[in-house]
Amino acid sequence: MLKLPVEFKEKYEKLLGDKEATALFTAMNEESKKAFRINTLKNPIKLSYDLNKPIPDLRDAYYGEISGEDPEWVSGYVYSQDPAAMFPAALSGVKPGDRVLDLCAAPGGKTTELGEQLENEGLLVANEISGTRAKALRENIERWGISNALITNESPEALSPVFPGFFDVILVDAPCSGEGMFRKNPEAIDYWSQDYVLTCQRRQKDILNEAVKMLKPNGRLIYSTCTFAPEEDEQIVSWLVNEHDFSILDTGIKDERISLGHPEWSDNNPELTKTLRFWPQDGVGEGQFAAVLQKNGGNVEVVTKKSKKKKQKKNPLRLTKNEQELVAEVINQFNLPTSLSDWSKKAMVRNDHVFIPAIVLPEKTKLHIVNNGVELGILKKKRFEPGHQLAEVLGQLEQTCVVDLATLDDYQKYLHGETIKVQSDLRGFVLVSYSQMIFSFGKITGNGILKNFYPKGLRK
Ligand SMILES: C[S@@+](CC[C@H](N)C(=O)[O-])C[C@H]1O[C@@H](n2cnc3c(N)ncnc32)[C@H](O)[C@@H]1O
Repeated sequence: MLKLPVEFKEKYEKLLGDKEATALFTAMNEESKKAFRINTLKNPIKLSYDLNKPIPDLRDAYYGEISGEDPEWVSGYVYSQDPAAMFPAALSGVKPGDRVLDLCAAPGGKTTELGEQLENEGLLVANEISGTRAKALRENIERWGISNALITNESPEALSPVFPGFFDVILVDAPCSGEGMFRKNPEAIDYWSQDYVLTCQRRQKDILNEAVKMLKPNGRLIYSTCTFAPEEDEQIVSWLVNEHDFSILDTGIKDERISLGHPEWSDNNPELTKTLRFWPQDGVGEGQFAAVLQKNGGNVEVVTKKSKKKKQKKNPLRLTKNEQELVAEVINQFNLPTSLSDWSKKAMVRNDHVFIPAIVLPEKTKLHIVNNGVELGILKKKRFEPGHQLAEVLGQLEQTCVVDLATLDDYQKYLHGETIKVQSDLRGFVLVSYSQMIFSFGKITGNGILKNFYPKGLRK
């Protein structure tokens, strides 16, 4: 039995009435719902999971439990996520080519969905304030095969001067009091107090004040939390409407299991019924709140200066001809997705690392960048070694230069960092897959030994 604070129980009895509050407290003591999403960026193959329980209103999302040990997970085919938490990114309306910011992104559940919607076109800035969490964010973005993400480890205050009025869509999945996660993470109950709820509200406003500066006129803001607290949900949305001139948009979701926002828990603005509330007793998943808003930009006529044809700036970190040849020798053996097809024009080299940036930032920009675009690999004296992220990106297409590990034992040994004897006529760098799911590079030597290139930091 969860030990819910008395003040918490009294609060929701007052807000919901005794019957609904009892239903909430009962559901909070039941098992949480497990679910996963399938990555539509990857080369489609038949997965081993039961797909008979699709989550209504979502695409490629299913109830069911998966494990971080599964080959599907290791190779970025699936992501385990609370079903209710899948909704905010699904509602974002992102289109390929948009400029999108996920401001509180780690570990990346919503970022990976936004990346899918962009289909590797446009820009995805994924920011996380915590250094350790930013590392997990990077791993998930890489595994997902996203090639157009700039990953930053910054405070919203440091980010906003770099991107004024820049984004079409911003997702703020705000740090919150986490009431909706109590049954999944009971330790969050220890932090709870009404004062803590108000501290979270202040932090949410601070974060949103910065987010607003980075949004284009008429840009869309998706705001979500995993708490039931009206102070952090409807009241924040009302504040955005009143202080920052936003309109609340219809989400288009009509599902009896998904409740609507409560105007009476805020300033009685009837538009708040366009926001969504997920309660555990309604059976979708954990507690979640989601709102889609649009910044009212008016019909501002954007005065564009008659621009002299801008001279294309020379790429200052361009590869030399010799370096290009070394890279080409390795990567031209693979089937390259469109995002990499003209890699030789876009590639840059810094400290021997060759990458295709998601965005070229001015040299003077001082941001803590965790990764920018796709790391193709590293130049070492007279050779080029392809990088792990490239393997995950190449996993989007069917490949021929690939060795499929024959047994589960070989696969587990490879994940552990061991070399494997393989039956293949291929030599040199190859992609490595298991059950047709590409998850790494390897290098086959003359005597058929597959040298291990699975990154040390990911080995199991
Ligand atoms: C709810 S979690 C994000 C979950 C993530 N969107 C996902 O779907 O996987 C909120 C994140 O906000 C970050 N955060 C905490 N304080 C912050 C602040 N002041 N500004 C920005 N982000 C903050 C936390 O480190 C945490 O990773």
